[in-house]
Order: sequence, then C-alpha cells, then structure tokens
Amino acid sequence: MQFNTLDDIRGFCRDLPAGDEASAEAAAQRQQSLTKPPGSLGRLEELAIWLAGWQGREMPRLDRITIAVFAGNHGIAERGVSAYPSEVTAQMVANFAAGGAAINQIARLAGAELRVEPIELNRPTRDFTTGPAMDTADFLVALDTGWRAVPEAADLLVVGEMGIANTTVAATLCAALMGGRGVRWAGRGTGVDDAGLVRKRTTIDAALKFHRGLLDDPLGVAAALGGRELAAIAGAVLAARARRIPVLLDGFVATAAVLPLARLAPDILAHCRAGHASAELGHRELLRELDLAPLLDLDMRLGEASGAAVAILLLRAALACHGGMATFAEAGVSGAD
Ligand SMILES: O=C(O)c1ccc[n+]([C@@H]2O[C@H](COP(=O)([O-])O)[C@@H](O)[C@H]2O)c1
Ligand SMILES: Cc1cc2nc[nH]c2cc1C
Repeated sequence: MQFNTLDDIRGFCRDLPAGDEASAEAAAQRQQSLTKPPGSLGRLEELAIWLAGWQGREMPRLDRITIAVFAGNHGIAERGVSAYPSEVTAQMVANFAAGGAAINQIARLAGAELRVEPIELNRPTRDFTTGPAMDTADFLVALDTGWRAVPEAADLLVVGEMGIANTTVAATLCAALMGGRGVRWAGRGTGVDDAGLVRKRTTIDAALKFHRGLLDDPLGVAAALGGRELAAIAGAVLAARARRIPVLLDGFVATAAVLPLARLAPDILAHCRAGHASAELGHRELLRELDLAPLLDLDMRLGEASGAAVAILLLRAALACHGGMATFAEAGVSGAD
C-alpha cells in the first residue's frame, strides 16, 4: 500500500510534486505567437498551457487517456435517500462492462480507455448516522484501490463514480467541511421526490450531530462520512499528482471526494480541472470554494465520469489549435500595430 496511515497522506500533502514551469512558459510563449489576437482562444489557451506544465512538454498530447470509474455501496441507502435501490450499483457496473452505459459511448468518442473498479459492493459502508462509514483501515484500502488504478504514465486521467446514495454522502462531506446543514447541501440526486429530499436532509443532519467531534479533521471526515468510491477518487488524484498526470474531475460526487484533500493542502488540486458543473445542488458552491471553473455547463447529473468525459473533447480542441496553428511568422500574417 502507498499509504499505511493517515499521517502518510498528510506527509505526502506537505511536499507535493510541482508541474514543469519551463514547459508551461514555452507553451504560453507559443500561444502568443499563433495566428490570432492574444487571448482570443480564451480558456482553450489556458488549458493547453496547463496540460503542457503537467505533461512537461511544450506540445502536449492526448494519446493515452484513462477514465477511472469507481463504484461503492452505502449503508445510508437503506434510509431511502435515493430514487433507486442499491442493487443498481452492481447492475450498472455490469452495464459498463457490456458497453451499454453513457460513459462507454462518450469514452469511445473521446478516444479514452475506460477502467471500472467496483470496490466491495457486497459489503456496503456502515450507516454513518450511527457510527463511522469506514474505519481507517477500510478507508486506506479504498484509497489504495484508487492509487493503483492510475497508470504509471498517462497524458490525462478522468475520474468519476457509480454508487447509489452517494449524493447524500457527497452532501454530508460538504456540510461537514464547509458548514451548513442538510437543507443547504441535499439535492435531488437520481431524482428523489420531496419526501426523499427530506430524508436526505435528515440523514445529513443526524450524521453531523453524531460526528460533531470530528469535523475539524478532514481525513477523519473522509473516512467516517465518506464512501469507498469517493476515497478511491481521492487516492487516484493523489497518484496522478505523484506522477504529474493532469486530471479532469467529474460532477458533484467526484468533486466532493477531493474536498478533504483540499483542506489538507490548498494547492493539492493544481493538476485538476473541473470537467463540468453538475445540475446537482451544491456543486457550483463547491467548485467556487475549490477555485475550480467548470469547463462545461450542460445540466448533466449522471455521474459515471460522463460530464468530464465530454470535456475531453474540449481539451482536444485546445491542443488541435495549440499544435496545429501556424505562427504569425510562418503564415506571413502581420502582427498588431
Ligand atoms: O456527481 C454528480 O453530479 C451526480 C449527480 C446526480 C447523480 N449522480 C449519480 O447518481 C448516483 C447517486 O445518486 P443518488 O440519488 O443515488 O444519491 C451515483 O451513481 C452518481 O454517479 C451523480
Ligand atoms: C441508471 C443509473 C445510472 C447511473 N450512472 C451513474 N449513476 C447512475 C444511477 C442510476 C440510477
């Protein structure tokens, strides 16, 4: 295992690998020389420079993209907080394997390899209104599953999840680490009705009350109020940082999964971008808190990495321009007066 204790994670966060500033600077210079008014490709320019810095090359590539989808089950599902039964988690994992889910179609279109990691689906986490969802050992095993899912070398990692009831988990993490109660953070998830929404709020409030002594310990919160697929996403984001692989985060759940890391080290998400703003309540507020500007805003709320996978197409557009455009000198185009 990469991390044997929570202190190992804290130690990693104190000494984070940085991107390559020379490559980012070279890419920024190149952007200035291309046949367009400076800045006119807007955030596509920044994306090319960001990829250059983390890949360590002036001309970044997207030849090897891994989409990692982690799946987990949750004790709180028994409290009626989802529109679907928890069997759907394993059923959707089978659907991913058969190629029938939305993410299979988008991954193929985007030229990315899909990797699905179900994590102990037959052993849901405990109901966190009456105890910790995971003990430290369980949490570290799930985190390690995420770490090991990341290739030694890749041009981009995209992280997402599947787990019935996990929008309640994500909302609870946000409430615990950002403040506010269930009414601020509980959204409709897979489409719960009004009574389900009330049950989500009540569940979150009960969890906050039970764990009130723990709320200033981000990793303690991630274990006690989190879930295995969220812990795995955190582990994958840490592995990507260690290997300097840029990351696209999916929606509300995937972003909430890395909130505990951001509480340990403010710079820890420098290698990450938010693929999209989910329609789920709370995601925009969470993105603002983490200083992440979403690449897309399409009213998506599916999870399974789908929103971030669509955003790969934007990165491809950014790199097509960055690598393919002529410079003013090459094209004989006059510069600004
Ligand atoms: O991450 C998001 O933005 C998101 C928003 C709504 C639903 N989901 C997905 O729906 C499931 C969780 O919804 P729920 O209602 O069961 O909590 C889980 O499989 C997520 O992938 C995900
Ligand atoms: C059908 C279904 C597909 C999903 N994909 C991600 N979360 C999901 C939740 C449900 C219910």
